[in-house]
Amino acid sequence: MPHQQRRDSPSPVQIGQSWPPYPPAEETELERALRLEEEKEAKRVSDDIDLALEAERNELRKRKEYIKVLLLGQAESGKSTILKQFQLKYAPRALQSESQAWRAVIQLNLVRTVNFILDVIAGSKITFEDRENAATYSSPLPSEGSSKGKGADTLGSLGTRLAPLRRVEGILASTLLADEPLSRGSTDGISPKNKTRASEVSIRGGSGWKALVKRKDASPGSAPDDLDNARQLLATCKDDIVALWSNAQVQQNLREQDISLREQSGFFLDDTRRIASADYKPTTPDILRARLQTIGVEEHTLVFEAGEGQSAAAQPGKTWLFYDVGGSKGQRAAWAPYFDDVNAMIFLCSMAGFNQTLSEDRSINRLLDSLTIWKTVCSSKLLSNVTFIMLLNKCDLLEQKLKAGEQFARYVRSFKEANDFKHVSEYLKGKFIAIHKSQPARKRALHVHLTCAIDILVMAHVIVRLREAILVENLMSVDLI
Ligand SMILES: Nc1nc2c(ncn2[C@@H]2O[C@H](COP(=O)(O)OP(=O)(O)OP(=O)(O)O)[C@@H](O)[C@H]2O)c(=O)[nH]1
Ligand SMILES: [Mg+2]
Repeated sequence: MPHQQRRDSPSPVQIGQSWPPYPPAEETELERALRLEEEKEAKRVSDDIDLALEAERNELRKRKEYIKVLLLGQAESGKSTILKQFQLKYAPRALQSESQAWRAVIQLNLVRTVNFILDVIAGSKITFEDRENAATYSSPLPSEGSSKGKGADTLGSLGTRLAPLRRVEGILASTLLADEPLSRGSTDGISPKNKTRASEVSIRGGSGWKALVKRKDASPGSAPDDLDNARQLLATCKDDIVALWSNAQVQQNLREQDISLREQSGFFLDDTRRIASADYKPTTPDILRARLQTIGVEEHTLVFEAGEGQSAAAQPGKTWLFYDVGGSKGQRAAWAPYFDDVNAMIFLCSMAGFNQTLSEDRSINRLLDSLTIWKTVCSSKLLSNVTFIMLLNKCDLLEQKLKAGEQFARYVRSFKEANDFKHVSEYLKGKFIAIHKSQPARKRALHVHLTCAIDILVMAHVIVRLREAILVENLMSVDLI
């Protein structure tokens, strides 16, 4: 048997023109085997590239058929909450399947608020000794732990027993944030004395955090991991959290520093017993109230589901794409690239922002900031042909503030009407409509709604109307409406 197999040399003109290339002259068996292996691998890579390109072409084709909705507005105006309301109305099963992910966010909201209170106490003038001696708290419900059940707790001992919540915060945050560094929000670096709110829980758009939490969450029967341990730890702390929150010294301290935690997003301290339990399952209102700051742009696919309460007009199987942007000042540069490829834009303004400043810039009034962004959005040529929707949100908080005696005219000098919800909301609506009318695309229809994005019943009707407006104006599947 010849050791080497020889082949005829190819003519020069054929080299490099055919695939697979002609074998070189004087090729040994071994070289041939290696060459064939390399050719096989090169073919596999080439086929993979073809498949990826085909998938990309299909995706682009599909995207052209999707309705695309851009959610705009300053931070905490309620954009992500409106997206949840769309899911609740048209893809409730998908929202339900995200419940575990929201559980981690809600528990993190709770734990960060507790740790914030501990920071406030640590930074206040009360010394540890004062806390031990003066701030005695009689617990109405004695805790189950070893040092508890004596009927009397001090802030000092509560602080010591709640110290493990720092670790719980770290574990819950790393569950959400994958490999990203732990985000502690814009208040970091400020001494606890100057802080007025707990750090934000933030997530980067496109990080796939929901799927990540689902994966990390222990599947039934598997060995307990860090997350399970953190949840157990939280459950054992729940009586102490309740004790801390109902402590008169803590309340006075917060009041003295002008900190109103109940007014802040992601406030869950009134529901501690339920939320800190080991078997806690988030309710829909919990999910709507959860606070998760969006960073960058989160692209969300909503596939309309068939089911109870959904008529054929809901078009089961249809897909809409939502672009949910981060609203803080540093995030706004990322908005523009999305302007030229959307069918509808939903702008949110928190009406309760009239007496607040931006978290990221304390010199800017929130209402003024909203009006400024609105003007920019209205004047954008790229958006001149898209459906324009304006949601004047947080009706509930506006009403509460006005009823509590906060004077709207103190912040908006041109307002001369009665200081009640009806007059203030009409004034704001008029302002936003006037700005829209003053821009070149003034003929574009503008749909304005007063909303409370966490109200399930009322929002169900609003969401139906928004969807109809978007469909009608984009002349898509009009026959199905
Ligand atoms: N009381 C009340 N809370 C609301 C309302 N709308 C939204 N929220 C809450 O306000 C907080 C902020 O809402 P988000 O939807 O996260 O705000 P966002 O506009 O997405 O904010 P960024 O992601 O930072 O741009 C959340 O905790 C919501 O539950 C409302 O109408 N009333
Ligand atoms: Mg958001």
